[in-house]
Amino acid sequence: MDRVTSTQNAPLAFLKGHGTENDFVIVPDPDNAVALSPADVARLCDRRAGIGGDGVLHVVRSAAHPEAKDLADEAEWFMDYRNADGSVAEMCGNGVRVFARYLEHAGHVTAGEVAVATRGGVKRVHLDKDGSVTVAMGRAVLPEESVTVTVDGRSWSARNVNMGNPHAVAFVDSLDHAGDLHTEPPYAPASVYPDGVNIEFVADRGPRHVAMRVHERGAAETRSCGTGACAVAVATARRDGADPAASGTPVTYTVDVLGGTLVITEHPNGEIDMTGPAVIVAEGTIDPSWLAGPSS
Ligand SMILES: N[C@@H](CCC[C@H](N)C(=O)O)C(=O)O
Repeated sequence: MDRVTSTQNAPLAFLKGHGTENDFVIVPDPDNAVALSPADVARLCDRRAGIGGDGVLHVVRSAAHPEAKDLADEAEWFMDYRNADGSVAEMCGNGVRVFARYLEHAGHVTAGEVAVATRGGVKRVHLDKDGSVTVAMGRAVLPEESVTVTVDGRSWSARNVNMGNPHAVAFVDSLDHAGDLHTEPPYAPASVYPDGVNIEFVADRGPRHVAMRVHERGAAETRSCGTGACAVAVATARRDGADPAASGTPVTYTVDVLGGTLVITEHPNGEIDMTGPAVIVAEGTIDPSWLAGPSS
């Protein structure tokens, strides 16, 4: 099948969903027939002139996408994730829960296990009957070096954590110290993060319980970040002297985000499970003349 730009098409189906208020425009496109340009993505995610979202979940069969066709035997569906600014990301933890919820909503899978291909590898997702969704997120990589995060003239030493995508985790006394992240974006060194970075600010709430704010690469401050919550849980565990690989005991942290709560468990083999909600809130069609039209 020839691929066409979204702007040449008949009305384009979309849904809107969120996980702990990290919200997404979902574009079902099983045959990968729609070439969503970065400008199209930014337009869809525009909260005033578009639908609004922190990113786009482009839903494509793995066999139909050049970046995922080698994973088609393991995972029928590929999450082609785009940030709100149109950039591509390796993984989105909240997004993959919402992606699985969409597959269930569309009748492509039933409650239970579903494998989803991402640029960060295949993720196994469990859709629970109670409405929660658990994702096997894989292992965190924690390079030894610490990095410095700066925002509005204040600096903190931060932990570099890779969850398939890059994170810098800074511990702060109060989440307010991160300031207004929309007007004063935080900075972490490009020498460590040449492709940009997601930056988390973390404050303690109690035993194995923290709260975080996040400034996402490609989306500014969002109300939640699943990969970020995993990075935060692992960085906090190491700070607290908890290492499941050494103790042989799983470690669980509750991570409060602005849009809800995520529960993160790191197992002795390093594998990380993340549990949280995933909700479909609306569906409709996009007017192709709007998508093709002038930007204002
Ligand atoms: N919100 C996501 C992360 C989305 C990608 C991120 N902005 C990046 O560029 O790495 C999550 O829930 O993990």
